[in-house]
Amino acid sequence: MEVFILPDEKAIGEAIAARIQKVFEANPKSNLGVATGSSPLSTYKALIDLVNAGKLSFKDAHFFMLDEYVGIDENHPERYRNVIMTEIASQVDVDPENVHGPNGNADDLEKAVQEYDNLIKETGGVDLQILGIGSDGHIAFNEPGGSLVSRTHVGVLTKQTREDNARFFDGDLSKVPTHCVTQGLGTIMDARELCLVATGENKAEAVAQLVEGGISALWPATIMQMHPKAAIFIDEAAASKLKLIDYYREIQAQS
Ligand SMILES: N[C@@H]1[C@@H](O)[C@H](O)[C@@H](COP(=O)(O)O)O[C@@H]1O
Repeated sequence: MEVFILPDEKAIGEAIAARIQKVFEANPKSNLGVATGSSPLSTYKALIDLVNAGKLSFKDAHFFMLDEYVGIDENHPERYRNVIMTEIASQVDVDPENVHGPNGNADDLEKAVQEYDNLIKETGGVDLQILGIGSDGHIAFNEPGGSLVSRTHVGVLTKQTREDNARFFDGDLSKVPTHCVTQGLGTIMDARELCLVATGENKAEAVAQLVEGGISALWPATIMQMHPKAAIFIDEAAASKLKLIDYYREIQAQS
């Protein structure tokens, strides 16, 4: 796994946006995997700047979301579809019809998650997936203890994740949904390239496990060690528990 330790969120956003630009230069019909949370926001800002400058276009792209809450009001600002529309999709030239996500409000959730997994495959797969990481090492909403090869599925959120996300629901834990629909780790691993962002000290343990820990359902993100093209973009605080940090810096200096 490539490790890039960068000074701040702006530098991280620009580095990932540059990778995405390369992917779209090679094939303008690429598919981008988008994530929610605060981690990808600087990447979205950098992408919007590139599109506005005429250096990147998503007009032939499909966007695939990672996950969604179950049963959240369609107009709730924290509904992940609304977050993705606000933070990136509505500010670039992607066709809103080409912004896809698992439907957490479907009558038949089991059918909906399978259809979503199939849709990703039928559309050619995800070329580059942007990822954040939870403080407990989850990616998308794949919580600890789950299958490392799962497909898109209905999941139960842990108390820790609900507490972490309560800040988006007036700090009120009782307002945070209890269930989610999420791409599985197997689905995420099918993406041709993974770029994960983590900043801040509360991600340091999850980052250390992700890069240097044993592959384990306890830290779901560790499955990324098995991906042939995975990179993580982190700040000094998130890097602070890495044992081989000097080595990563050396490699980075030579790249
Ligand atoms: N489902 C999302 C994840 O995709 C995201 O990675 C995580 C971290 O969010 P943040 O980047 O705000 O720390 O939050 C949620 O749980």
